[in-house]
Parts: sequence; structure tokens; C-alpha cells
Amino acid sequence: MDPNSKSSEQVISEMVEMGFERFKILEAIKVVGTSIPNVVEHIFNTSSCSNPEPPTTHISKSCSSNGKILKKRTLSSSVQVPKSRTINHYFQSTDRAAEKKKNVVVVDDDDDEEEEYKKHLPQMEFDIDSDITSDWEQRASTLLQKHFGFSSLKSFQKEALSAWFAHRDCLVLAATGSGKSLCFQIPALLTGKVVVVISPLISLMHDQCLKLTKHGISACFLGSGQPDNTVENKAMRGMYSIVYVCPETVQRLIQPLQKLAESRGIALFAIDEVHCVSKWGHDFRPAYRRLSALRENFTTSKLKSLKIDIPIMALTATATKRVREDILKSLCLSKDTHVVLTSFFRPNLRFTVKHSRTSWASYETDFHELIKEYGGNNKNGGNKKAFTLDDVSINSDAGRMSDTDSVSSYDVDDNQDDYDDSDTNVKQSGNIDNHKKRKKLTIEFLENDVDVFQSADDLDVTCGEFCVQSPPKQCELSDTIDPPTRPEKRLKMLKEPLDQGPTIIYVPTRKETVRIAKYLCKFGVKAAAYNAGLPKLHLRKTHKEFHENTLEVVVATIAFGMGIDKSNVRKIIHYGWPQSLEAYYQEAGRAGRDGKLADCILYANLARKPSLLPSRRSEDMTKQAYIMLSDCFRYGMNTSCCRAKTLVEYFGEDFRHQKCLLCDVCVNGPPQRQNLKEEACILLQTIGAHNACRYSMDSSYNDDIHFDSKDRRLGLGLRPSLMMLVRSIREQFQKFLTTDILWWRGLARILEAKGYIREGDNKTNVQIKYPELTELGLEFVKSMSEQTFYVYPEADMLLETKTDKPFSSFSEWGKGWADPEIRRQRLESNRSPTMRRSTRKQRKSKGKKVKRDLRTSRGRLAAKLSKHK
Ligand SMILES: Nc1ncnc2c1ncn2[C@@H]1O[C@H](COP(=O)(O)OP(=O)(O)OP(=O)(O)O)[C@@H](O)[C@H]1O
Ligand SMILES: [Mg+2]
Repeated sequence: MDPNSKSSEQVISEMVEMGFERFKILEAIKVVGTSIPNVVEHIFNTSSCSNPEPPTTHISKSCSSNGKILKKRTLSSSVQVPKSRTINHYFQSTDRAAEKKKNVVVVDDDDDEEEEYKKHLPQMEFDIDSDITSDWEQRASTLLQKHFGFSSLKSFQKEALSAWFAHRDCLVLAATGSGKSLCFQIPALLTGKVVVVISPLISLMHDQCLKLTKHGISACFLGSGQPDNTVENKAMRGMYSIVYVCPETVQRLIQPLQKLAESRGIALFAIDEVHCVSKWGHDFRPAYRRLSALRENFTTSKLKSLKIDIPIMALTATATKRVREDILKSLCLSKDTHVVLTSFFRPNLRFTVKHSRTSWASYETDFHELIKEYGGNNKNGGNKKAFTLDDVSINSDAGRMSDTDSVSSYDVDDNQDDYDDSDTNVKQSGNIDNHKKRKKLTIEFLENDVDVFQSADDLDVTCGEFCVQSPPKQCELSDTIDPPTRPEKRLKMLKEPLDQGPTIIYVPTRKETVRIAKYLCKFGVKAAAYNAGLPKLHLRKTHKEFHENTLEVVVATIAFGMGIDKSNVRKIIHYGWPQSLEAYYQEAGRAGRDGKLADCILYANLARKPSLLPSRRSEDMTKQAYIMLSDCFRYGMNTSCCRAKTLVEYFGEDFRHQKCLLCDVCVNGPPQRQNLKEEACILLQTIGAHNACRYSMDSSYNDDIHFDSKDRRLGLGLRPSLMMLVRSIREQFQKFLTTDILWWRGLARILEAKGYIREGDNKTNVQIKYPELTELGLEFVKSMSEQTFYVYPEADMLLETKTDKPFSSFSEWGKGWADPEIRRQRLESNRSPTMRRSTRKQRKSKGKKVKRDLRTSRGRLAAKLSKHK
């Protein structure tokens, strides 16, 4: 039996609550079965004009409280309504019946009467709104209380609604979990018109539709994930108050939506997660850019029956200044667009960064706390039954598409090139077929690749239409607690233990989701993996169990998407570098929506530069992706600035609190400042010397800095990489012989942040790679003898000083790595006997290229070295 099907009794009781007459419902059930939408449709189609039974959904309720509203909507719907009985027609009849009772002129189907009606009520459309001018706030509060159980609108919600009410376009920038959805849901309730919401993910639309249904508001979603093709038809005839559409579908629906605008009416177009519009943000979706069609096609000049252009409300929690400007421009929002900007600060989130190699070997150290918290650490799981993943093999499809395990080896990093341009990456990821498919930029493809591209069809769902259920009782609803903004309260919160609640662990690869979930299950934690490569059934189950608090931990890729709105998520763990701070803050923002203390922990290998995940990007976008990744890297490396401040300021907000008091930097304090005058001076001089050496061919370069001729050995005329420069320093200065590149990288970042050096490569890198001295740097070097240079060492510098191992990255294997001959021998000896045999063979076959595994940095390095031999 279909678990979604309802019994006749259930349908009757729900529909009676909606205001339908029992006998009509019974009659309809006999004909069309127990699907509520079909029953509603049947009743509409068979009801006689003279005796319509008004459904007392919120639509008719909100309208019937105001006679004028009813009749005007009737008129508005009369513009294009066909003679056949549709829901609009039904509403007309309903409204008219109600009007008759109130002695208001109402027309019947016949044209004369309609004309008569028009004479009496010549105004249409937003007169509906002007009727509620005086007390719309009061009405909104009543509806808010009735449908959602909240006592009042938040001030940013009021601001956004006021803008909508003044028919202005509006861009709402408000923190994750602040309540942006209400800004576009209330207009549907206030006007009885339809609100069309553009949303990027099926799972997000599905979640929101379910919630709306619970709150007594009819909703549906349209898009490639919609299995029922009658839903679209019904939606375009105005049967749902809120219609969610994925951006790819909007273009196709322009005409039907225009008809809808002229019949039942469209109160608002809401574009949720609008940062997807911009290439300069994360989650870019090309179809979002084409949403400018909404501004073009729903204006008074295009649709004569409209009195005003239909307002557009765009909403996001993560947009930098550049992204905001791009949104306004790309969507062609009006010049008069109102921008609602609230603080991005989430005062109850405790941000921490921890060093971890984020590999299998570090699970024990990193997860033992978590296992303890969930009462695990028992191989059999005690009384708890771990959520099994038997149906999912680690080697299955789950790890296929965005698996970067193969590209992120931990062994060698120093000469590591950043994981480069998308195309190469895809080739390197080993799946040529996939690569070919990737070249075709089709929507179908996007839909299969959601871990990398957040697309519409991330989770197929059984049904995309949602009928009104009675709103939950008051006691079932609780206002979210506003988190404490006052410092004393935050400090107090810190002393209290974390409340109970689930954890989400975000990892970059599909394979990792399964591996970690299995690991946790083994220790009795109820954990499940979530990535777009897993069976849909499993994904649905995970979603459900997560929302029902049955699961303790979900280990997910970014496919556990935007808009996950569960109030009691206590921990968000990022296990591996995120791709941008936007993505990081949005994902972290899923914690602590109940206003109580919640943890956001980033475990990252601070000894490695993060790499870009394989993806299709234009040159521009690759550059931007590197910039975003680099900002994220800097966030992790920072040791002295409050984490919340860094995040909030990243989004262009002035952080007025100075400190969050909760994050690891605020709690532990910054490390001791060190005077790195000598080191800075040596590095700058070495850079200067190499630069001078390069430019000496061009005599215009004014060389003020002395450089040793020994440097010429180290690549005269070549563009010196930081690695080469450090090697040069190590050779020249005995005291720095055993210093690690990690430490110098940290110093280079500090010097770059101060403006003393800049990247000399025209490619953007995560970390400065080919440093060049700036004017400021030159000044600094000249005056170096007179000053000190106190700085906070960055995370990688601290890491290096904590390990007493000499040069290269924490392994005996790495000792002497600077010497090319030693390096060659090591690479040779590190190969397995079979590999060695085959390499010998390959060498014998002259002219034939030795194949390197370019997916690993070691392989790439070996390939490079063999080129130079
Ligand atoms: N006026 C209000 N009073 C109390 N709670 C509210 C109010 N408005 C919204 N909320 C609650 O806030 C929570 C978050 O709402 P919502 O999902 O709209 O957030 P959001 O801003 O869209 O977040 P995200 O950026 O993650 O999508 C919901 O559980 C909602 O019920
Ligand atoms: Mg939202």
C-alpha cells in the first residue's frame, strides 16, 4: 500500500476542516479516489453556480473578511478565465455568493452582468492591497499567529514586507536561519494571490512545501523533479497559494505565469538563495541569471491588466558586496530596489578551527569526543541500533563524481601545484566518460552532479503538491529563541553544557561520507551518509530520520543542501577545507537555529594548501574560485582575529561587537607576538634580489638591493617560486637550514597582507607562489634596521614550530627533500616492486612516455622531475 495514500475518513476530515461540505467530498471520493487535489478539482468542476460550497482555507478566510477584497479579486480573475469551471471560477462564484450576502454587486457568468460588475468596480489588482493599507501589519501579525504560531514579525521581515507593500523590488540579506521565508510567504496570505518562489533545490522546495502544508497553506513545486504533470496545470490555474519553481523551469512557464498573473494574480516573485545568480559567489547557477525575464515580462507595459509591475523579492544569507551588486544588475531589479541588510552575526555559534590530516588515521582522535557525546564507544552499540549502510559500498558510485581523495595526498606538498583548471582535473579524476559528459553542459547532467553543482534534482520526491492541512496547535509551535547579543549573556551561555541535538559532518567527497558514517556506526553512533550518488530511498530515509531526531549524525557532501532548517542542530563539523567562506558560513549556519549555543568546527590540514574540487569553470570563474578558496584558507590560518568577526566582515559588515567571546581565538587568546624582523628582512631581500636578477636584463629596474651572486645558481632569470627562495635562504643561512617551508609560507602571507609583497604570477593561487617585492616592501627593507616587526604567527607557522622535525612536512621521508637527487631516489624507492619493474620496462622502451599517476601530487611531482632530468 502506498504510504502516502490517505483513507477516505482522513480526506473527509481534512477537507471538512478546509470548509468543503461532507456530502460533496463523499461524492467526489467515489469518482476520483482519495487524492485531495483530485477531490478538490472534482468538486470545483461539478459544483453548480447557484450552490457553491466555499472552501474555508486561509485563502477564502483571509478574503472573506473583507468584502472589497473578494469582489476585486473576482474581477481580476474575470479577465481571462474561461467559461469552464476552474478553481478561479469557483472562487469567483464563492466570492460572489459571499458578496451577495453583504449586499455588494456581484455578477454571474453572463457577460452583461460581468460588465455591470466592472462598472461598479473598475479598479483591480493592487487595490486589494490598498484595502489593507491601514492595517496590513496588524493583519500580517494575525496571520502569522494563526498559521505559524509566532507572536510578531521580526523587524527585517517588516522592512521587507513594507517594501513589497510599496510595490518595490527588494533584496533581503539576512543571516542563515533568521526567517527569510516568511517575507515571501506572508504576501500570499495577505492578498489571496499566488506567490511564485524560485528556489534552487528540489529537497529545499519539498521541505518548504511540507512545512507550509503543516501551517495550513497550500503549496507545490514545479521542475524537473516533479513527477506529477497535473500539478503544473493546477498551479498555473491558481490552485496553490505558493508555487515553488526551479530556475530552469521558469523560462518555459513565462506565458502560463502571465495568464496566472492576469487571472488569480501573482502577489510577488521571490528568488530564494539569490547568491546563485552570481559568478562571484558560490553555487553559481546559470539559469538564475536568466531570471531577469521576470522583470521584463511582468510589467504593466507587457500585461495591460496589471496596475503595477509585479514586485520581485530576492533573498540570501551569503552575499558579499560584489555579489549583491551583481544580483541587482543581473536580475534587472528596479533602480528603486530596497535593500534590507541585517547583521550576518550569529551570536550563539561557537567557531573553532582544528588541525587534522582529515584522513582515516585521524578519525580516532577527531571523533572520539563525538562518539562519547552520543554515548557510543561500544562496538555493539549497546542498546542503540546503529543505522546500517550495508546497501552502500564504499567503492560504489558514491565516490565517483567528486571524489578528490585521489588528488589530495598528504605526502608531498611543497612543490604541489594547485589543483588546476577544471578540464585537467576532470581528466585526472580518471573517468574519461564522465569527462566527456561534463563537456556537455546540459541540465540533465547538472542533475546528476549535485555534489559539485547544486542543482534542482538533488532529491526526487514522491509528490510535489501539498494540500492544506490544519495548522498545528499552538503548543506544537515554539518561537525560536532570539540568541543573546549581549556579551554577558554570551559568556554565560559558554559555561553551560551544549544541549542535545544532532550533528552534521560536511566532507568534500562522496567516498568520505560513507567511510565516516560507517566508522561512527561501528562505535554505536546512529549515523548515516548523505551524498547525491546514494540511492534515493536511502536519501529520503536519511532526511526523514534526521528531521525526526532518530539520527544523531549525518555525514554529508554539500548535497545535504541549502535551507536545511532544523532548530536543534548542535554541531556542524567541516572535515576538510570548504571551497569558500560563503559555503562554509551557510553550512555552519544550520547549527543553533533555536538560539542556543552550537558548535561549528572546521577540521583542516593546516599543513596543506586546499585544492579546488573538480568542476566546470570558465577562466574567470576559476580565478574567482581560487580567490574564494584562498580567503577560506586564510580564515583557517588566522590565529589572532575573532572568527565571527572575520566571517561577518567578509560579507562586508562592520562587526560592532569586537569579539564574539565564544570562538577558539576569543577563548584561548592569540599566540604570543614575535618579532620577526630578521626573517622578514631576509625573505624580502631574497625576493628583491631574485626580482632584481630577473629584471636586470631590463635595465630599467632600479636595483637598490644587494644580492649575492650565489643566487644565480638558483635559477637566474627564472621567476623564483617561494619554494626556491626558501631553498636559497636555507643554503645561505646556516641558522635557517632546518626551517620548514610551512613556516616561510606563513610569513609570506603576513608580508603579503601588509602589502610588502604581491603575487607575481598572473594565475591566482591559494597561497602566494611567486612573490614579488612591492614599493612598500622596498621601503620597508630600506628602513628595516630602524624598526621591529612584531606579528602573530599564523597557524602553519605554529604548527611548524611545534614539530621538531627538520625540513619537509613532518616525515622522515621528507628529510633532505630539497635535494633533487635525494628526491629522485626517494620517489624511485617508494614505488612498489611491480611498479619499479614496470618503470624499468618503460625506460627500456625508448621514446615511450612513463605514465605517472597525475591524480596524486607525488605523481605529478615525479612527472615534473622526470621532465627536468
Ligand atoms: N517572526 C518569527 N518569529 C519566530 N520565529 C520565526 C519568525 N520567522 C521565522 N521564524 C523561524 O525561523 C526559522 C528559520 O526560518 P527560515 O527557514 O525562513 O530561515 P532562512 O532565513 O530562510 O534560513 P536559510 O538562510 O538557512 O534559508 C524557522 O524555523 C522559522 O519558523
Ligand atoms: Mg531560506
